[in-house]
Amino acid sequence: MCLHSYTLHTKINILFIINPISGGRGKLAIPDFIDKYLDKEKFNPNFVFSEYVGHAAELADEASIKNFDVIVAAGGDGTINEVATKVLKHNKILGILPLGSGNGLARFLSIPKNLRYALTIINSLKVDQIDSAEFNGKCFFNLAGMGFDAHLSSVFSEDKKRGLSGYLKLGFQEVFHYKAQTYLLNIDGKEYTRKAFAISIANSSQYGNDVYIAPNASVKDGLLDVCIIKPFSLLKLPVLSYVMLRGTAETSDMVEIIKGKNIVITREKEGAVHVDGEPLQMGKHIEGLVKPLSLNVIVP
Ligand SMILES: Nc1ncnc2c1ncn2[C@@H]1O[C@H](COP(=O)(O)OP(=O)(O)OP(=O)(O)O)[C@@H](O)[C@H]1O
Repeated sequence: MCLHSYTLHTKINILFIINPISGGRGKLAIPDFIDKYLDKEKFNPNFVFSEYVGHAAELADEASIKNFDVIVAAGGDGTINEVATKVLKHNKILGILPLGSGNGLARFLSIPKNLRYALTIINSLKVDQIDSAEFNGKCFFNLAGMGFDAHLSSVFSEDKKRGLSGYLKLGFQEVFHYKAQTYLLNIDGKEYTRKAFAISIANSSQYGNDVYIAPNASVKDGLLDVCIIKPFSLLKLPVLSYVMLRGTAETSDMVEIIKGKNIVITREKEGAVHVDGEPLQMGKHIEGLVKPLSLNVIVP
């Protein structure tokens, strides 16, 4: 493990990229709040709001090329994905202010939703390295997946309402119509054929909101957890929800988890996938891999 606490001679340029729509709450007051609690002996703060999908990535890329050493994703896992992809590319340092709906990676890293506490973590500037991963060349840091998860992300992205309640409502509507597919998986050279309701490739352990799909996954182990949710009768939906909330999916007969580094999945047809909850379209053939301890991130 490589954990640094930086000793400073000059102030660090830090950029906060704030997603105004993540988590479904207004963010206009956020820059003033950050300015009040950020350690200005250490940091020289700048703020910018993302204006559209992909804008946070453009802003982070630009900031990395300019003189910013720390770039903070103020939003959920989708915002972290955009910012961290560029932080990784330029070998800068990622900060996280969890302002999303689910905040899966922030929860895994024990970064609290309470902004004031989250800022004390940024002020402490303890930097650790975590694994990142790729799905057909697209970076992800928390979870990627296909099947029902991906279908739901795709429908949710077109819905006007954000936040947890909107997501759950849509989930209940969609689960009644969704049909399981057959997947051919190759995990580190070993082949498996599985019919699945959803397949998640987990770098961290949870979707967000403490819903654990891969309770034993770690962003420090150099492995991905391939989580196969088997087809199930809707009568068993409460059982599946229960095991995920209890963090016991590994022991449930509804979920199979296989750990690996290189994952190739061939599915019945092309269509929706998600990377960190954001929907994308990909072909039938998907390749996943892990890049051990590749991302610098500020941790508690
Ligand atoms: N100004 C904007 N208008 C519309 N969409 C935006 C804007 N800025 C960023 N986005 C997009 O908002 C999406 C959702 O962001 P994010 O994932 O951070 O929030 P969330 O879905 O509420 O949280 P979580 O992923 O933790 O559940 C991302 O795809 C991002 O590209």
